[in-house]
Amino acid sequence: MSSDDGVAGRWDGVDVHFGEAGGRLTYGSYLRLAELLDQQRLESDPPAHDELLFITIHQVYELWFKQVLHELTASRDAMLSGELWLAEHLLRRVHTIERTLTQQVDILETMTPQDFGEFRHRLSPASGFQSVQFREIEFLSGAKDPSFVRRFRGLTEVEKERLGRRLEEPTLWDAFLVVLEKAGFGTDTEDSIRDALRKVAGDRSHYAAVWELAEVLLQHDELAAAWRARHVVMVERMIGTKPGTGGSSGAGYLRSRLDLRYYPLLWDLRTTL
Ligand code: HEM
Ligand SMILES: N[C@@H](CC(=O)c1ccccc1NC=O)C(=O)O
Repeated sequence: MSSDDGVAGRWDGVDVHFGEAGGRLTYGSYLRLAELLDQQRLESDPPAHDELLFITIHQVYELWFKQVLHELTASRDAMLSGELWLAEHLLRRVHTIERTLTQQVDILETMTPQDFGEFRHRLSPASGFQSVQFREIEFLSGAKDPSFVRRFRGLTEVEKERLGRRLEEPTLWDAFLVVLEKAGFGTDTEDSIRDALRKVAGDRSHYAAVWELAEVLLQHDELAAAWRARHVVMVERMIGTKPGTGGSSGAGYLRSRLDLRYYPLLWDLRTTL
């Protein structure tokens, strides 16, 4: 038997090939590929060539949003339980996903406005505005805004429940305040938090883990801002100043969201350093 004939070894007296031990799990069954690859259904008829790209990009975004929520939730919980190294580790993973999400815009921008125009009229009133996981990430990060839940059209009960839960539970910022408290700082007023941040920044060898956490939170905030900026420029390239399919003014609405920051006190701190 040569080593490259595909036989991994013998099991119960029978030659077993790579990936066939027991003959149960396969690549496709493990990853549910039959289901996954059957979820790209075009609205255009006859099919517009670029609509598959448009659907694929959005589905990939939602898969990564799911992963980001998984990591941010665990990072928040790690801060609450005092495992600061784990909270930092998971946030660093989130950063790399967020960079990938912004870079994905390059792929969508290979679509021209004319080609988008072939199926755009079919999409209304659907819009990215209705992405529940996107809003969950904002809420969990610290930007809770119940008015988004009221403005959502066509939410399922399950989605309403998920957003409601995110509005109730502690945010990453709430968890960071618990970290500051455990480090001996008061956090009752905004001024006391500002004071705590200045002390942490001024004695990094003593507060190393807390300072690093503040930095990875700020990085998460910066990467979210970078996505918003990239998205609005892509929108201007695709539809100019047309109103959005979701019913907003379009680029004007998106520009009004560019100043959103999850952790304004971490940004203000810079001015005092
Ligand atoms: C051709 C590409 C795209 C165009 C022209 C576009 C356009 C728009 C417009 C006009 C809005 C404002 C809401 C409305 O429709 O009235 C919006 C919101 C949004 N879009 Fe897109 N979009 C594009 C691609 C994407 C992609 C790939 C994603 C990734 C998930 C995305 C996610 C979002 C989100 C999350 C919002 C809500 C933003 C907020 O409320 O701050 N969009 N988009
Ligand atoms: N709002 C976009 C359409 C769009 O991009 C879209 C439509 C349906 C589902 C997701 C979308 N992506 C982001 O808004 C537009 O006005 O052209």
